[in-house]
Order: sequence, then structure tokens, then C-alpha cells
Amino acid sequence: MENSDLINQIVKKEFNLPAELLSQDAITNAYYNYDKISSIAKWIEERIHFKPRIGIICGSGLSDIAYLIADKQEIQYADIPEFPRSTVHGHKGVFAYGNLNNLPVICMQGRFHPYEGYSTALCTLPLKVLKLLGVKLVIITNAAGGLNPSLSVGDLMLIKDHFSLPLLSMQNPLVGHNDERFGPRFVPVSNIYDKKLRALMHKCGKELNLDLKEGVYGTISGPSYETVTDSLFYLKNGADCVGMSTSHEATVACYCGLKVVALSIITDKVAIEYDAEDGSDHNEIVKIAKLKAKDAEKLVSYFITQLGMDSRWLE
Ligand SMILES: O=P(O)(O)O[C@@H]1C[C@H](O)[C@@H](CO)O1
Ligand SMILES: Nc1nc2[nH]cnc2c(=O)[nH]1
Repeated sequence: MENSDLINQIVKKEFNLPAELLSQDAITNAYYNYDKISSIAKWIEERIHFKPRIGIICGSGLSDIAYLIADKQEIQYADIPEFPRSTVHGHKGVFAYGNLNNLPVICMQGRFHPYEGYSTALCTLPLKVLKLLGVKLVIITNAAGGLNPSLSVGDLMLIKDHFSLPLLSMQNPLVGHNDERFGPRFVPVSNIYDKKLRALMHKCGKELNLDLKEGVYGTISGPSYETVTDSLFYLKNGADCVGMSTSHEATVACYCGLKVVALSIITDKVAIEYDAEDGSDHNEIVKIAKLKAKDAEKLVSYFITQLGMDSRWLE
């Protein structure tokens, strides 16, 4: 059977309507239903023989975080049946797993972005897979452009909230039929970035002598960067930095009952004055993220050690 026939058949069964009449997120969620995601998780489980408790998503240029794993092993996304592929420079497309400071960790070296052509539901499929693998807490990282003039290139920023026009305007991964086995239909999101985990992260930053900032992450859909007016709009509405990921991932993690902590590395300063030079360049962003990743790696590693000291964090 042709793939499009199969998709139409699945969608027709759920909605009694042709797929053409539905949004991409609704189609994705119908196709990647609980059974299909369970079979992806089972496929991974049978190969890794390992129950991860912490998931890490590596942002652009931040995949070396995975080298913190002592006995690291890997699964390529490309080998996993019906799993998307990474297409962006700085995203390897690998699940790395093993023990990090004695806690079982699975690390995504590569995420999926809506601008690659994936629906937000597809971009966040891995969060549902992680949930079924046994993950309780996710550490989401990204490279972001600094909007708030108090942020400098190389700063680490703990995310306390997000502001996402795409999420607010129907690029929401939870659109479509809901399966309560993952989470509820309507999801409260005012405390996605757990306050106690943020306090723990700040404590870690202090003990490591790192200047950890805190702020709001703004999401645009990309792949074009922001106009000056876009940037001013985000800044005026509370965003301190801007990027093209994270918010939809954090939303699905929260929906699935996973605890979330998220970090941005500020890789460039966003132009907030008309006719200023535009320095946004992806290769440069990846280069800066790689150069400045050491602090992020130290922080994540120490944070995981602290998580290991109290089993309640991973309940
Ligand atoms: O995957 P992240 O969010 O770290 O990547 C950032 C946002 C865009 O994908 C890209 C822009 O250069 O880097
Ligand atoms: N200006 C800008 N810089 C970034 N650095 C990483 N992501 C982004 C982005 O979306 N915009």
C-alpha cells in the first residue's frame, strides 16, 4: 500500500474525513498513535537493555554533552524504524546512552526543528518515546540569540518561561486527537520550567562559580532569523533570547508528566536597532556554541550529580 493511502486510511478511521482536511499536527498525531510510539520505544529498549531516567536534548553545537557519559553507547536515528532524521549542521542524529555520574541517561545528539519540514508533533515525538523508555526528567539545551542587552555572547541562561508565537497560533504539537495514556487534553503550562529544579540549577551554578543568568526563551519558527521589528516585539513582550526550538519540546514533556529544566547558550546578539549589522549565521552559531560549551557541560554534569543525591527528583 502507498504511504499516502495508509495515512489516509488511519486518518479516516480517527476522523472519518480525508487527511487533506486536517492540520499537519493532527495527521502526525493520528499516524504516530500510542501503539506506534510504543513499538518505536520497544525497538529501542530491545537494543539498549537499559532504563534511562534522565533525557538530555543537545542544542546546536552542544552535542559534546554526550561525552560526559562514561560508558557511552549509541543508536543512530536513521536505524530506528519510522523515526525522523536530523538534517541540520550541528545535529548528529544519534541517541547516546549510558551512565552519567552513576545515573542512567539518554542523550539526543540532534533534535528536529519545524523549519526542517517536520510538524511540531513530529519534532516532539522523541519526548513521548523518552517517556515510554522510563525517563522522568529532561534537560533541554539550545543555542539562542541574545535579545536582552544584559546578555553577552557565551552566557548561559536558565530558562524560566517561554514565549512562542508559533505555539500560540496553531503550531502546537498537541493538536489533534489526544491519548490520555500520554497526558491530558488541556495542559496547564504556567509552571513548565520547574521552580525547584531551577533553584537546584542555580545552586550548582554558584558552587561551580558560573555566572548563570535566568530569562525567557522566545521561539520563532525559522529558518529565517528575525527582523528587527520581530525582535523588538519579542523583547517588549518579555523574551530575553530567541531561537527555533525548545518551547514545543518543553510543552510535550510537561504534557507527558516529565520534569523539565532548560538552558540556552547565547551564541550571538540579535539586532534590535534598525540598520544595524545582522550577524546571524548558523555556522558561526554552531562554532560559538562548541567553543562555549564547556561551562554548559560542567553545569549539566554537576546538576546530574546533585539529582542523584535525592531520589525524589527522579520519581
Ligand atoms: O537546535 P537549536 O535550537 O539549538 O538551534 C538553533 C536554532 C536554529 O536551529 C539554529 C539557528 O542557527 O540554531
Ligand atoms: N538571531 C538568532 N540567533 C540565534 N542563535 C541561535 N538561534 C538563533 C535564532 O533563532 N536567532
